[in-house]
Amino acid sequence: MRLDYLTIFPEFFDVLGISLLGKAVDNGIVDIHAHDLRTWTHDRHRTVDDTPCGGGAGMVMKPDPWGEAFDDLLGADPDPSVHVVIPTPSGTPFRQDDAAQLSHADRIVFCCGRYEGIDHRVIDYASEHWSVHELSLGDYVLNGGEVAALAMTEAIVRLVPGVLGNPESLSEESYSQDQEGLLEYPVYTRPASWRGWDVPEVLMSGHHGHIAQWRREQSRELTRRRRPDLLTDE
Ligand SMILES: COc1ccc(Cn2ccc3ccc(-c4cc(N)[nH]n4)cc32)cc1
Repeated sequence: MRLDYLTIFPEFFDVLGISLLGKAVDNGIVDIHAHDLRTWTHDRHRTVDDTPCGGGAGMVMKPDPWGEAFDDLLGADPDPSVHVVIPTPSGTPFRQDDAAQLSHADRIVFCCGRYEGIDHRVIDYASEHWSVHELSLGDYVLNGGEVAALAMTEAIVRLVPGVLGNPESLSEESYSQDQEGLLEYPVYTRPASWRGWDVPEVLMSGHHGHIAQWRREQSRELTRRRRPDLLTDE
C-alpha cells in the first residue's frame, strides 16, 4: 500500500515512521510519501491561497498547485483504484467501515487542506479521475486536514494484514463486527488489587464461559449508557 500526503506541513507526517506504522514501512507493507504542496507553486512567495470568490472571511487554497501535484503524482489517466481522501468538516463521518474498505486499497492520496478549505474544483477534477472520499473525522473543527489524515491513516493501516502483531485483537475491538458493533468491555491486568481496586473476580476464575458472558454484558451495558445509537435491537 502506497500512501501519499499533500500538505503545506509535510513534517506532520514524520510521526508515521514511529511504532507500528514505522515497522510496516520497514517491512515494506506500507510506502509513505509526504509532499510539500508549495513544491507546485512558481511565485517568489510560493503562494497556495487566495481570497474567496463571493467574499467571506479567510482565504481559500488555489486549485493550480493541487492540479500540478496530481499531474506529477498520479498522471492524467483516470484510475478508480486510486483513492483520494480529502478530510473536511463537511465530509461524511469517517467510520470503521471506511477504514476497513480503504485498508484494501493499493494507493491512497490524502489531500490536507488549510485556511478555509480547498477550491472545490480540485474535488470536482479529482472525482472525474479517481475515487474521491470527502471525510470528516468528527463533529468538531480542526485547523487543517493533517491531524485527520493521521488518525484515518492509523485506523486504515492497522487493518492491513501483517501490520499488527496479533490480528486476533482486531476482532475484539469496539465497532468490530465480532464485537457485534458494541463498545469494548473494560480490560484489566496484574496486580489483582491496586490502590484498593480489585480485578473483577470472574476474570480471575479461569471459567471461560463466565468470562465471555461477563464481557458481553459489560459491552452491552457500556454501549447502552454511552452509545445507545449503536444498539440495534432496542
Ligand atoms: C467552513 O468551516 C471550516 C472550514 C475549514 C476549516 C479548517 N480546515 C481547513 C482544511 C480542513 C480539513 C479538515 C478540517 C476538519 C475536519 C474535521 N472533522 N474537523 N475539521 C478542517 C479544515 C475549519 C472550518
